[in-house]
Amino acid sequence: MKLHGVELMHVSMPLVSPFRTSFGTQTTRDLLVLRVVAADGTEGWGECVTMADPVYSSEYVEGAADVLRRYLVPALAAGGDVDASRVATTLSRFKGHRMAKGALEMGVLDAELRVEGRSFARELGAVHDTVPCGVSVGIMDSIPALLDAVGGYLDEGYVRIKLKIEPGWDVDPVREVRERFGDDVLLQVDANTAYTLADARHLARLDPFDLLLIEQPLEEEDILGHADLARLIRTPVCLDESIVSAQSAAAAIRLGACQVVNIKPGRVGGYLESRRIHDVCVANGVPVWCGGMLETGIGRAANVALAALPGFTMPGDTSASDRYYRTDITEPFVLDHGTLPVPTGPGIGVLPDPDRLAEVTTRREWIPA
Ligand SMILES: CSCC[C@@H](NC(=O)CCC(=O)O)C(=O)O
Ligand SMILES: [Mg+2]
Repeated sequence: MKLHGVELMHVSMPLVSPFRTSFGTQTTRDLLVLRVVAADGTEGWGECVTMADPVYSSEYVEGAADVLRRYLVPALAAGGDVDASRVATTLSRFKGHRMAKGALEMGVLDAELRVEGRSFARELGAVHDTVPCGVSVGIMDSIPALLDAVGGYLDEGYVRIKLKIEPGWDVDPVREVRERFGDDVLLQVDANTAYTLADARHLARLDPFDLLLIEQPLEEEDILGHADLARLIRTPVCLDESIVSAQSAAAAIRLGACQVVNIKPGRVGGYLESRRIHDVCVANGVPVWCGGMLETGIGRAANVALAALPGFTMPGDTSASDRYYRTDITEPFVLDHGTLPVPTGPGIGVLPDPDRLAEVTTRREWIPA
């Protein structure tokens, strides 16, 4: 398709409650929504999941807007006809910026599929019509507050609980959740790189609680450290921040650094690379699940389609819209007996509500092709 231009919308969405992780507390989600416009007027939607500050990864909202404006959109426009399967190659001369690249590829792919009348689910190879949903629970001010939150999510029907942990908030909350809700609840933890290999003996104290996994205990570049840790604890190690491509997934698996992989389309440069990572993991017998970046309904729709691929055998952080937002910018995703429906419409299968999008848009910028 011929590119006419890309509109960047800086979106700021208040969270229904503060979300605390080992790297900070969020009360608002600032992100970029992309409207990719083809010369024939076709539109495609993408979501850039960078955070406001470079604290989850090196990317951040203003940086993503800058690299899209100065490098990525011009490069795509200069390449003549744009084809979603070629976006990553066209942009490969620019290093990193995977969330910005992934958002642009997503918008191009959405536009293409809307014209073809094909859904993301069909394009990616989904085999399910619904996906089971887990939920991510932040670090809380107290154990009672945590138990209330977990109990509420279980009552809503979530099939898996993920607890954020950090030094000083790990073994006790896990033990208390186990004692209150029993051994049958699917339970996992996410450290967001908060520990070092020196904490191995301490992390082994989580072994008796039969966790599904411990997510990204060490810093993202410490692949060998995760391989060493995996030999020192029984809880399966899952990588998130460390896995940025199919190549890095293959290396981590070969080195024994992970037994499970969290696939986040933004972190790895898009949904097409996500499918490649899925294929590498399936070929190696490594289960995957779909991670989350507090996406609006735009990214959530695409994530649910991805989570319906055959290798996604563990519940992901594909929660309902109201886990984070009082009002989503698309029709809300509503949990139904612990599952979300896979969108079947063309492209991502959803559209933002123009009025709602306008309400939460703080800045718009048109980048002409
Ligand atoms: C602001 S924290 C974003 C990254 C975090 N994401 C979640 O915990 C799930 C968020 C979601 O439900 O979208 C992770 O490291 O997995
Ligand atoms: Mg994580």
